[in-house]
Amino acid sequence: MNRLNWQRAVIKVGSALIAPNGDECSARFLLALARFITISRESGKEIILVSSGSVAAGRSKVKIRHNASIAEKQAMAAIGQTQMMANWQRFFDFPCAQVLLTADDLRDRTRYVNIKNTLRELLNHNALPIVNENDTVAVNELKVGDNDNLGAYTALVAQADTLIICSDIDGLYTADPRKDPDATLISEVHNIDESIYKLAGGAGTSVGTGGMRTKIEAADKCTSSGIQTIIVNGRKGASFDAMLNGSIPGTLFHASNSPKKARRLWLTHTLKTCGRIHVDEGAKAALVDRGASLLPSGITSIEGNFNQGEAVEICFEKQVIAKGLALYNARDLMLIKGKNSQHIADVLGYETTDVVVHRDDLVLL
Ligand SMILES: Nc1ncnc2c1ncn2[C@@H]1O[C@H](COP(=O)(O)OP(=O)(O)O)[C@@H](O)[C@H]1O
Ligand SMILES: N[C@@H](CCC(=O)OP(=O)(O)O)C(=O)O
Repeated sequence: MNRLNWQRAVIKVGSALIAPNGDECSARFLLALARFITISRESGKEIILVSSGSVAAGRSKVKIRHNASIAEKQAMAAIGQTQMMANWQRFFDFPCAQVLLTADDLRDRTRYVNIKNTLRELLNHNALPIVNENDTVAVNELKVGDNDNLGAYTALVAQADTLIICSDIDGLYTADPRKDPDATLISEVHNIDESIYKLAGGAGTSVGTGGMRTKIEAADKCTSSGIQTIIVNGRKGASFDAMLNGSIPGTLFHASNSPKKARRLWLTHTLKTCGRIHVDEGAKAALVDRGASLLPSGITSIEGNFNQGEAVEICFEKQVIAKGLALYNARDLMLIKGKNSQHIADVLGYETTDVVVHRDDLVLL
C-alpha cells in the first residue's frame, strides 16, 4: 500500500469542480479541498493552486447564441477570473495571490526566473498562489492550452515534490468509464509509455479542455523530473480525508527519482554552462560547508557572457566547485561583484534577489 509523503504540492483543480453547472462559481466541491489546504498548511506543508474555471465562471455573463468565438471566451475569462479568485478567497484567512501565466512566460528565461522568485516569495509570506493561464492575452500559438500541463510546468518552476490533479473522476481507468462500463481504476503507474497514453479519450466535460490525455502528459513531465503525480476525484470529500491520513485515493504516478536527485542530475549533466563565476575562500566555505546561496560579496571575477537564468560554473582557485543557475546576467554581475547585497539596487537600478545563485539551483561538484 503506497503512503502519501509530500512537502510542497501543486494542486490542479479543474473547471468541473469550480463551476460544476458550466457557469458561475460554486462552493459545492471546494469546501473539502479548502479544508485539506488549510490543514496541510497548518502542518507546515506548502501549496500552490492551479485553478481552472475562469471561462466557465464568466460564461453566463457573456450572452451568445452560437459557439463562443475566441474573443468571446477571452471576455468570459476576464469576467470569470475575478469571480474565481473571490470564490477561493472566501475559504481562507490568508491571502490568495493571483498569478496569470502564458506559455511564452514559461519559455522566456528572464520571466521564468521572475515567476520562480515570485512563487518562492509568496510561499515565504504565507500566501496561497493561485495560478491560471492568462486567457485574455494567450492566443492559440502562445497557449499552454490546458491547465493539466500548466500544473506540471508550475510544479517544475516551483520545485514541488508532488502534483495533485483534482478531477471529476476517481483516477485513470483502463478506458473512459463514461463510455466503457467494464473500465477499472488503475491505482499506480510506474512507467508512462504509449500503452498508458492509449487509455485516455478526448476532453471529458463541456467545461473542461483537457480530458485524461493532458493529465497523463502532465504526469509524464512531472515524474521524469522527480515529481510524483496523483489524480484524485475532487468531487468526493473522502479523497481529501484519505490524503490527510496519508492514503492515496486515486491513481499514483510514481516519480522516477527523488526531486532532489532528478534536479541534481539535470543540473549536473543536462544543463550546458555558459560562463564562470570565480569566488573567494569565504564564499567557497559558505557554499561547500554551510550549503548557502552565493552572494555577490564573495565573487571575485566573471567569465563569459551569460544571461539571467543560464547555468554557470562556480570556481575557486581555477577549480570548478559547483554549478548553478545565475540570477543576474554577466554584465550586471561585473558591476555588483564584491559588493554587499544591500547595494545591488543602488548599483543596478533594480534588484531581483539578494543572491546570485540560490542554493536550490546549485549543485556541488
Ligand atoms: N482512461 C480514462 N480514465 C478516466 N477518465 C477518462 C479516461 N479517458 C477519458 N476520460 C475522461 O476524462 C475526464 C476528465 O477530464 P476533464 O473533463 O478535462 O476534467 P477536468 O475538468 O478535471 O480537467 C473524465 O471525466 C473522463 O470522462
Ligand atoms: N484557463 C482555463 C482553463 C481551461 C482548462 O484547462 O480547464 P480544465 O480542463 O477544466 O482544467 C479557464 O480558467 O477556464
